[in-house]
Amino acid sequence: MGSTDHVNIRIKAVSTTTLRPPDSPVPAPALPAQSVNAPVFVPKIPIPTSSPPPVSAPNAIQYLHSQSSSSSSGTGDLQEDLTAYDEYGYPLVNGEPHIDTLVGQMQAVEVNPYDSPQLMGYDGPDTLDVFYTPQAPFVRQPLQYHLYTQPRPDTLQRRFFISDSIRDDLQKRSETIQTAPAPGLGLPEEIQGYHSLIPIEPVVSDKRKMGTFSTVTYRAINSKDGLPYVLRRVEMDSDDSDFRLGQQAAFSAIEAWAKIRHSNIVPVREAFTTRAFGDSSLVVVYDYFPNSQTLYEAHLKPKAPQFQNGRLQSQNVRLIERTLWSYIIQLAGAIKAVHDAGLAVRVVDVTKILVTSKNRIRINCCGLYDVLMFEARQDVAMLQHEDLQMLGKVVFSLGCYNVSPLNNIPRSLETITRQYSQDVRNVAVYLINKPDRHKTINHLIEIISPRVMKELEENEAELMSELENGRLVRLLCKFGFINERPEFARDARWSETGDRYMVKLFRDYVFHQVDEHGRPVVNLSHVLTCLNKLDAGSEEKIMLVSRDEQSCLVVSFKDVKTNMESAFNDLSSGYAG
Ligand SMILES: Nc1ncnc2c1ncn2[C@@H]1O[C@H](COP(=O)(O)OP(=O)(O)OP(=O)(O)O)[C@@H](O)[C@H]1O
Repeated sequence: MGSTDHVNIRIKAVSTTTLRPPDSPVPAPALPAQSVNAPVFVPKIPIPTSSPPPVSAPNAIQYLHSQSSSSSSGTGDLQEDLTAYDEYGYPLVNGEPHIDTLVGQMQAVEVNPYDSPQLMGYDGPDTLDVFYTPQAPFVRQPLQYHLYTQPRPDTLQRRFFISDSIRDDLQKRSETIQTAPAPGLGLPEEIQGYHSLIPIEPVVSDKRKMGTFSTVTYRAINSKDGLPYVLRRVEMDSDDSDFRLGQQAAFSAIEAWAKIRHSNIVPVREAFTTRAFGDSSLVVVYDYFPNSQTLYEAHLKPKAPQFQNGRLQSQNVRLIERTLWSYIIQLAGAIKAVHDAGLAVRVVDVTKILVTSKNRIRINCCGLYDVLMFEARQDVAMLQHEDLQMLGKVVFSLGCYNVSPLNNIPRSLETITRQYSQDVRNVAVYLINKPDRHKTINHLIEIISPRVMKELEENEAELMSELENGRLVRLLCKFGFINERPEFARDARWSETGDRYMVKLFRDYVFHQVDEHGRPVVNLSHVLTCLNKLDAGSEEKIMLVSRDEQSCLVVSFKDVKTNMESAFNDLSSGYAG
């Protein structure tokens, strides 16, 4: 794939500017002017010009390419293209730009250029074309996550690196966090130190949520720490809010919530009232967990059936027992933390529990009811009993695949008994039973304790890989500190003698080996093996060869380790030559 191929591919995108209507805005050229003289790119693959097929990943490229080809056939089409070109183009849901839809679309057009043999190399249509078509809702280049890291030897993967799916997931989340707000959203520029507001979900104006209150969620950046947060805004009638929220005591619960830190609770940061939205709103600030879904969205929302093996099949799958137990344990842990703090959760509901990563859930919207229902002053013990009953409903919902499982309890029980073990049934029944003196969160945890131990064992494996590669990064840092220090460049005592010389040659041995044809050997297994033996101080001997190949040293990994430690100690104690 020569460099001219690159030019050919991109030239399609910029050549259309010659047909631009005189007063249209011109997108900044992607290439220097001289590239425009490069030969016109002619794709080798025949391109269909009929009406576009649905955008499934492999088809997307062909379809989008055909759009781009036909757009050069006349200025009319092109004008449409340019009018539709909006570098901040956010997808609209109910007329509102919507961050999660945007990110979803970004992921939808992510196409792995190497997946299809037809698309190998740069001769095929260019995925970048997507940004120059009228359909393109944004111009950012989709990231090819699989290209971020080199393939690793399979045998080493489990020990030293987190799995590719987790890495992909983390990269996508980080990308969501970086999404910039679109101009023209009509949102306040800044509220109480939060800026760059973007609605997280479509704003449905006529829907009442959180009981009788209407809530809208935004992602916003905090000016002090630069981190993203969720602002959950509750629109209130002016009289209502003045009356209810005028009392500072209504916010005291938020202070108590802000102190609770639990891995299964979305942390509450603060709450305030504002008129910045043109009305009287209460805003509660929570930590932001990019790309999370509610339990309802993840497991209960009906999914459109899809063709599989030639048959239309339902995409809704029953939650496996292991995951159901994991959820029960996490929720029980969260509720215990809240009850121990003398509070009640008040919203244990499938639409208010977030799945923030694989099988990790967190209770959301905590504290909101405490402010909104401040005057009701309900008995905490009673509210805590209700938490357990609400947890029971969640278990039934997930187990029966039904958002209202308690409308027909005998039938729901029958489903649970058929699908899950007796233990699940017992816990579900215990939770929805009427409150009694013994029914507390501590008692529930006693009942499920054997399952808790099992869950704990499973969580540690992934962490081990991080422990291992963290250890090796520390060794690499020491190499970095010791070798090639510019201030000692002329000091032969530093790099060409004793301890440091051996470390320098060892570094060559690990990273700079060449094969019999003089080609660099790039072998991650060799590097990891050497670093591990070095870390362990192995007695195994290796031969280090000087760069001029005139001398060699036979040393053990243990010798190198000792010398490296000594050189590093020299540095940290302020060696100055
Ligand atoms: N703290 C958060 N971090 C990241 N995303 C969040 C957070 N809180 C909510 N969201 C996102 O906002 C979306 C809407 O949340 P919300 O609590 O309003 O749920 P909902 O399904 O719309 O419930 P309701 O039926 O009450 O509207 C969720 O899908 C979730 O992805």
